[in-house]
Amino acid sequence: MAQQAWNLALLQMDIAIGEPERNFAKLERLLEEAAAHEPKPDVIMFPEMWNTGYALEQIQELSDVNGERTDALLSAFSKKHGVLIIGGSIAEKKEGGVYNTIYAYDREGGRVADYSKIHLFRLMDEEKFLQSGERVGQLELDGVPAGMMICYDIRFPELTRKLALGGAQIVFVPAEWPNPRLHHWRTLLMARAIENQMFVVSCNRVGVSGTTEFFGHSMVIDPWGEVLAEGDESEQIIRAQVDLSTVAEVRSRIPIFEDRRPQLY
Ligand SMILES: O=C(O)CCC(=O)C(=O)O
Repeated sequence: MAQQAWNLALLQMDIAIGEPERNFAKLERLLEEAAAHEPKPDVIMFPEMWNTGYALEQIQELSDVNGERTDALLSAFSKKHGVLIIGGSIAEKKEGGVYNTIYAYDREGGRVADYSKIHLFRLMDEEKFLQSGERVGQLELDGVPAGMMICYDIRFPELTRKLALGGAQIVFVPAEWPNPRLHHWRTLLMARAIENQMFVVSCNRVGVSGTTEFFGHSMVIDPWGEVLAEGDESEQIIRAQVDLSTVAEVRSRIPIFEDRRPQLY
């Protein structure tokens, strides 16, 4: 039977642009810190493109070839600590180019899913340097149907709805969402949670990269739209517990999935 409650740990970290060595070292330190905490986390996640930041001009040289280095680290860590991992996203080099990809792990170190960002963000020139993924990020963790999206993806309500219709009860969103669009970030994440009656869990980076500032405000939002936890603008680990039975409770209280009329729209 699927576990009903999870302790979450969101590693809201700064990222050194173009410096994978420093970013790997920092992530390893934060992972150990998160795992040492009581109660132990069931799920750990971290931000978008944590290995390189937006070093797009050098992304061919800096990205992780076939994600091998990332996979070795995250697989071993999830096995050692018996923890589920939503591995932020990395710049991942594959045949055909560089992708912005999340790797997800079960508690035994098995990679259960990956998802490459399908909406590339033209305001940051992503489409000039990255390839877009071609499928949605549906997965199961501990037997719980879940979903993954990345940053800009939250502007596309159809994508979250598709994950919800596919059964997702919780959606994970690694991001590098910059200033000054904090109200977009908070509003869109809350709307995705309320309209799909699911948990939305986001992990944004902090710090400054060139002229771009990142404000953190990683969030855990329940299916009623309540914010269970929210980061400030500093590097920190944000913790929250989610009770997954809330999804069924909210969906039976206001049965939008029964009342929707897709034949009309
Ligand atoms: O949609 C936005 O305002 C920010 C998106 C973004 O920064 C990204 O997808 O990397």
